[in-house]
Amino acid sequence: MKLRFTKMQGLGNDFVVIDAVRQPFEMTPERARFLADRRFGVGCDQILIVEPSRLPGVDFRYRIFNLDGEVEQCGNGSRCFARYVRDKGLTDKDEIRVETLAGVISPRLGADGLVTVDMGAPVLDPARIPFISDTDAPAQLLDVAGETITIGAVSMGNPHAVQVVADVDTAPVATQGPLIEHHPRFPARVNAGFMQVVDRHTIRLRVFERAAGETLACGTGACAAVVSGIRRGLLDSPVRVHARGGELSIAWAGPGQPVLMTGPAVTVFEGEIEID
Ligand SMILES: N[C@H](CCC[C@H](N)C(=O)O)C(=O)O
Repeated sequence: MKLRFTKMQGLGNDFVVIDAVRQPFEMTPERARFLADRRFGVGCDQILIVEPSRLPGVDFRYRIFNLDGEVEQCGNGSRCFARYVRDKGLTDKDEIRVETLAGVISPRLGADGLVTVDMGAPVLDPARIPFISDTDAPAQLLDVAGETITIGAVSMGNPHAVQVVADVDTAPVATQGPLIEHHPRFPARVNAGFMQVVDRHTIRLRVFERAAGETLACGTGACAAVVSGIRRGLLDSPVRVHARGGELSIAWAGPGQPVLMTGPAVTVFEGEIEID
């Protein structure tokens, strides 16, 4: 079948976006791998499927697929989703309520072209992250291949393990990232964040994403890093997050409060591809 898609990016975290409102589309593991493949397919970090909502008062449902399966949340993807449904004429709203596996979130399109998303409150209960631990302490020890590191475990719907490093440019992202991603104390695997604290309102961040490897930016990773940094007494809201692909602004007023993420969303090109 011929599949129309839109290639988008949020700070270089890139997506294949599919309108499943106006064209029938069923995701399969083979299709996810093919569409995400940078050599044999289109190429992206995640695939976003836009569907009609099943819930009253909610405008859309949006599903997120890593190349190896569906995940709960995607921050950069949520901004691209909002840009997409407006640009495609699927809505004329500035604030859109959208159902995800992690719950309903509310992206808002700003006049400046940036998109602000209420990402909901972070989840800190280890059992719901999930993280095998008997405490929700802000800083916990994790043995990684014989080295003991200190991480903060946070879920934004998807799991994150955030550590503080002196310099993100020299952090062991490529070597330690996969070890943390597959750590047995994270039964659903985990996104591994490496955060350098510049000052109380500024961090630099690299994220080795679950299934995708290091991406140029990770929206939920930025949210999780700021939550972890505030909980550890290292940061004050709002925080500028410098990722390799650009800058996000993250605000969090404390436990039980939503995390607000603001950043860009860009359409790169439209395409069509033959899929089985
Ligand atoms: N790899 C992530 C999903 C995408 C998150 C990232 N692209 C973002 O912007 O939040 C995971 O498996 O939880």
